[in-house]
Amino acid sequence: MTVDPRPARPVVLGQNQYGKAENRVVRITRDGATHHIKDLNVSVALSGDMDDVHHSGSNANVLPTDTTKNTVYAFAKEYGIESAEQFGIHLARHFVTSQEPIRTARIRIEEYGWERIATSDAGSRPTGADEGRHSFVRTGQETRLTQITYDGAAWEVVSGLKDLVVMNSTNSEFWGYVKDKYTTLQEAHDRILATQVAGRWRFNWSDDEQQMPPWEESYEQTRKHLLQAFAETYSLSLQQTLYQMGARIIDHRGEIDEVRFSLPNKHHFLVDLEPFGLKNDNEVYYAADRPYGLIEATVLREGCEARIPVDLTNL
Ligand SMILES: O=c1[nH]c(=O)c2[nH]c(=O)[nH]c2[nH]1
Repeated sequence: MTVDPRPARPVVLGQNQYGKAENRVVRITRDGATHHIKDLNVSVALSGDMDDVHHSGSNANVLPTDTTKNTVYAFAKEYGIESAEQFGIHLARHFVTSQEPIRTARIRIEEYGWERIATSDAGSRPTGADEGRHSFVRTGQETRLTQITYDGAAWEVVSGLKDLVVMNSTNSEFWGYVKDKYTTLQEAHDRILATQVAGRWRFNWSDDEQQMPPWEESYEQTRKHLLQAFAETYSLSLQQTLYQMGARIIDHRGEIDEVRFSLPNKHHFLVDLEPFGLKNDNEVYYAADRPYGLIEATVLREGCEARIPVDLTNL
């Protein structure tokens, strides 16, 4: 008989659970040129017969959290995501019925909504045209901003927005870049392009004697042009898309002389489902939050001066 050398402790294990939190899964369903998005943040918490792992470190009853993550991505491929509820029920049932020590599964899901971006001549185009069918704006997110400066003589008005999240589920490539000994990135000929737009635009109105721009209409139209340029640009880089967004505003809005954007490249990585015998045909993505590429530039009306600060957080 072995004697436990540790003194008895007046300690008991209380409620416990474990699992992988915040699995960011994006499922694209391609119905011809029309794409549908489900974008979820899935947290798995399992509990059951887990005394041993806490007391002795025996992992005999422990399904790894890494496996719970893989299950989320594999189920997204195999069964699709009809609704967050259906997906969560399916996952919970799987964990509880497939592993004897697991008695309870709690699946928490946040779902991010996406709306289609209306393109420039939507409505006049025959149905079936592909524009607008793969371009989305995340619902209920952005904040409109303005800064007014007056020194007793001249006015400067810089307006803009932040946290406007947009995605193209196709029509984006990235290849032909410089490669050095540290480059591992694979060239992409069909990738997701997503960003969270922070933009500022400076009005050329500076004197209250002149007529003021129609501020409300100006904001709505500028936002519309920005979104349409994002949706309609076949992108070879986020830099190119940024320039198109700025140029389109300068082209259409005579009251604006300068636009600056700060665009984080919200990377979406294809999940490798081969280990589970599944083919990922550009359907299941891992939405990474960091690190992210950060693409920033100013677009100006020719002959105008750049006055918007480089760092938009200083505005
Ligand atoms: O649109 C992009 N621009 C880049 O400069 C870049 N760099 C990178 O790794 N991916 C991308 N994507």
